[in-house]
Amino acid sequence: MRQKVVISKATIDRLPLYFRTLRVTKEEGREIISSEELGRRLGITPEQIRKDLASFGQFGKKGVGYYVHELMRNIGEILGLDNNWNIAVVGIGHLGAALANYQNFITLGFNLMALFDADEDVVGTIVNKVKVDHINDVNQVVKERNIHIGVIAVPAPFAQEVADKLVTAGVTGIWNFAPRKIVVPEHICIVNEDLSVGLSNLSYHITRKLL
Ligand SMILES: NC(=O)c1ccc[n+]([C@@H]2O[C@H](COP(=O)([O-])OP(=O)(O)OC[C@H]3O[C@@H](n4cnc5c(N)ncnc54)[C@H](O)[C@@H]3O)[C@@H](O)[C@H]2O)c1
Repeated sequence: MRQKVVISKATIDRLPLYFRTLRVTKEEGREIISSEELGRRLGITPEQIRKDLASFGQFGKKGVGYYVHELMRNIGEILGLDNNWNIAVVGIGHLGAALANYQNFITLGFNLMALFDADEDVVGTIVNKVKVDHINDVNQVVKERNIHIGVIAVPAPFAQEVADKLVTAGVTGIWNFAPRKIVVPEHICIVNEDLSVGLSNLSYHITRKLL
């Protein structure tokens, strides 16, 4: 029986950073990059980069470096970015509208396919060329537009009921921004996002620098 390799969350969290830096490198017209240079650009040690990548297989050539295009393709496959994911945002307030307007999702292969809100003043408006539907229509719209990922940007008290609706409608992944623990069935993937974690992290490092 094949053994399941457990990859740490920290390693998985670094992969999108590698991917982004490789994309910039590719745009600069470079074909090869060393782990040293990748590390310099990211503030990560080359040893860490080699170790992270080695968890997934053999990449790059000793003494040469990584072929930028190839490594981007490999990391993209690991992250599932070679799929085209259809996403829907629920709660088109301050955060939801900002997420819906974020153009970079498309370059990563995420297609903004639907928007939902419960407020009649918001329903029917257009954000980033997508019409906002009423949350009561989530079942039909998710099925019709083959939505895979639901983004929750509603106030915390409504987050669980919105998650339940998205799951019933058929999404397989939830990106939750509401500061509330959401319970989902085991077959659903959920990632909770909290920008204050990054800010607190920054505060920690500034404080230590000032000591
Ligand atoms: N994770 C983070 O770092 C982070 C950052 C900012 C905001 N947030 C969270 O994101 C959420 C949205 O914040 P905001 O500032 O955009 O709020 P907002 O009040 O501007 O927008 C919320 C929107 O959700 C809609 N809504 C409410 N109940 C709904 C329901 N049951 N179904 C569909 N839509 C519904 C409202 O009509 C409104 O348009 C909050 O939970 C907030 O705490 C998280």
